[in-house]
Amino acid sequence: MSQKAADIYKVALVGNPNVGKSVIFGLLTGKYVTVSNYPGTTVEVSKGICKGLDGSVEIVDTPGANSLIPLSEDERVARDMLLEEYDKHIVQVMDAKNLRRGLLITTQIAEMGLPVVLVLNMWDELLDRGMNIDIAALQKIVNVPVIKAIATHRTGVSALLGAIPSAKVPNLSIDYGILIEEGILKIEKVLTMDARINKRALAIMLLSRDEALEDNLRDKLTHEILMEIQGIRDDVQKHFSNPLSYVINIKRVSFVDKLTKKVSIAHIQKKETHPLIRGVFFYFLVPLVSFLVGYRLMALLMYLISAGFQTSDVFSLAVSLIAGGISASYFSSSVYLKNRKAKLTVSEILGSITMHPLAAFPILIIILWIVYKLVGEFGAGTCVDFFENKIFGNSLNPSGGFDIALYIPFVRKSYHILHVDFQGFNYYLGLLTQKVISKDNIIFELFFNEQSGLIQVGLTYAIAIVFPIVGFFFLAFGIMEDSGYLPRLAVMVDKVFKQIGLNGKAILPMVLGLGCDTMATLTTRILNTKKERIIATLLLALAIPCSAQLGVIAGVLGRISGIYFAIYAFIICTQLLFVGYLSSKVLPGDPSDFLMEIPPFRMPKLSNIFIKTFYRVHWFLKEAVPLFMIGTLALFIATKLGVLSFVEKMGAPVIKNFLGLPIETTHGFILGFLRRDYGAVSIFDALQEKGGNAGIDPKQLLVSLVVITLFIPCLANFFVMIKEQGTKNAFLMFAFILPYSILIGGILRIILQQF
Ligand SMILES: Nc1nc2c(ncn2[C@@H]2O[C@H](COP(=O)(O)OP(=O)(O)OP(=O)(O)O)[C@@H](O)[C@H]2O)c(=O)[nH]1
Ligand SMILES: [Mg+2]
Repeated sequence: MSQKAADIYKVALVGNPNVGKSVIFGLLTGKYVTVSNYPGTTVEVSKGICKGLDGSVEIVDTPGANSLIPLSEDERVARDMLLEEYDKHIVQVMDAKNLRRGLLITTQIAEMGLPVVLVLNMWDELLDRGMNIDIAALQKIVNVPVIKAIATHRTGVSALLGAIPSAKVPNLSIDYGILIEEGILKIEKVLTMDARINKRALAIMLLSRDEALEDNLRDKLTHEILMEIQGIRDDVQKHFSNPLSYVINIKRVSFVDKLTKKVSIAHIQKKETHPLIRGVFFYFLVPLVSFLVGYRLMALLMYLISAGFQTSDVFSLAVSLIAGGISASYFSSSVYLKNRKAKLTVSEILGSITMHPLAAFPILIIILWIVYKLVGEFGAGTCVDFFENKIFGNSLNPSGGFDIALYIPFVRKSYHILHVDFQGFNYYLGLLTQKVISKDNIIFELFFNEQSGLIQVGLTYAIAIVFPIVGFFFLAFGIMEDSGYLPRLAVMVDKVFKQIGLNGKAILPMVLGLGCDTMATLTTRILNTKKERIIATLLLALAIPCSAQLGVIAGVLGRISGIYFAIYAFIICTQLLFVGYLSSKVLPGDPSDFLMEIPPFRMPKLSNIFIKTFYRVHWFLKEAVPLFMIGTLALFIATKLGVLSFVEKMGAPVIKNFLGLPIETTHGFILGFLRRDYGAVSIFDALQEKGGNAGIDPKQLLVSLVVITLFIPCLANFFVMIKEQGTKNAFLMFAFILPYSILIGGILRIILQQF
């Protein structure tokens, strides 16, 4: 392609959700954007320059859309881009296994009159399922280049690059029947403005009552014309009992069905799992896991019962063993029988078990347990201890030595040889600085002060505590995403979420919120209605503690007693449900239906998970570390200027009299707005100091942690709330959350006083 030709156009990647657009974008541009096995991964447009073409073609990745008549905000992004930008070649990526769904969009592109290349991606999965497509026949009918691809294996990319310049408008046109066609013609006539796409497409969208498009046209067309369009639509509608959008869609679907039939080839051999893996799965793994789950659940039940009644240990053991046996035989035989009939592969069986009404719940518990072990125990425990005490240490007191052997399995005996008396970076930096300036100098304090030093507190805290926790959380989240477990979880929680004005789709931002609320607030865009987005944003800010905070809270409360952590979790969950329920009743708007396609269960690709975790952690550090620093600096300045004691005095009546907390915790609460987790640690330290030898008062700790959790997570989250929901809504949420969190804390204090 000549330089001149390359200069004049852009290429937009469009297609259904979860079909591999972002993988292809990465291959074409060398830029990484998030790739996951669930619909709705991409919520914003990403741009990059294509490497293979002569360096001047811009490639745009868009959020997936099932129709170019959009339902949710992310679907709108792709459509609006096609409506508004000139000179665009389209690459439509489809899931080859689901050609029908892809062609529905192709017919809309044809109506718009835009040139396109079709990519039938996931060709590997098509063949694995014993399906095939006659590419030559499809190409002949549609009359545009059709490329088969396996993006994850980099297959088909060069063919795609070669085909882009010969993109054409698809040769597909649907006859919607005389009544609708007349309506289309009439609307086409009144559309007087310049349009970048065919007016026929606009007319069909307007007949389908595309409200977003009407909003767009409001400043391009006069009020009279818009009313005329409305009149034409009402006239046509009179002839149908169903809404016009439905009638139009049915015509489209039947057109595409016929086309799909013409190009689908009869089934070939379906790929099967290796007999050895099958054997291990059916005769060992399923029985073992189902035995353990049955046994454990019954043992827990017996433990609870034995608190009330005296039961002997032998009896409990026998009952638990029997429960394990029943569970093993029930699940093993049902999994085996189901498979014998349907000849499913192991990953298909795993995918269906995760949605089985009986098995789904224990599986969720097993997964949560694994995540807890990885994030809570290994990340927040071992790794944080290692970084905080051994690497960073304390600038004034020696940290106790760097014992590398403790972190290498099987070599504990070599302790004496490997033990290095390393006191932590902060210690040496502190010593070094003291050579130049005295410990009482303000500069020394600014960096190494134990309560608010930039290095001693800000940097150490961000990197030694938050970084390992968040890193391991993103790793675990990546595995859940890429295996396809999250959409299955969405189906499970749908009923409960309906009660709080959301639907199953909202599980994605909610779980992501347990990692980082700020990032999760951005993904609320996948939700269909404004009401749902507001509720999700509010609940994220109010009741979803992020991993950094959860790690800190689980650590401090767990150290005191597991019961307190259980009460904490109970209060936060009930607040989530209660405020969700209330806002679903108070806020105007309708709930949307839950339509989510369940992607296949896949073995996650490790390289993608590591890359994704790397990018997320990178983003997190870039956003969080400066905030930690600003927070620490603000605290330092406030302490020096005496502002803190002023605010403490102002807050005293609430903190002291209403919440029953020592006044020293106030600066923890102030810090809490910069980062909730940061505040939690500070409050813990204040309470510990106050408690002295008598130790910390667990009731006070619980009250303060509940208040700080319910409070807005951090400054960054608040900025994103403003960005997503507008200043007014963000401040309204703030105005609700602040007094509400204090109110709940006060009520909790009164209840706790009774015990
Ligand atoms: N087996 C197989 N998997 C693929 C292929 N291409 C992509 N995937 C996987 O499909 C999933 C979705 O890929 P993405 O690139 O995030 O899809 P997307 O179209 O950008 O999705 P949205 O942004 O949600 O619209 C990921 O788990 C990929 O690893 C392929 O050719 N074969
Ligand atoms: Mg994407």
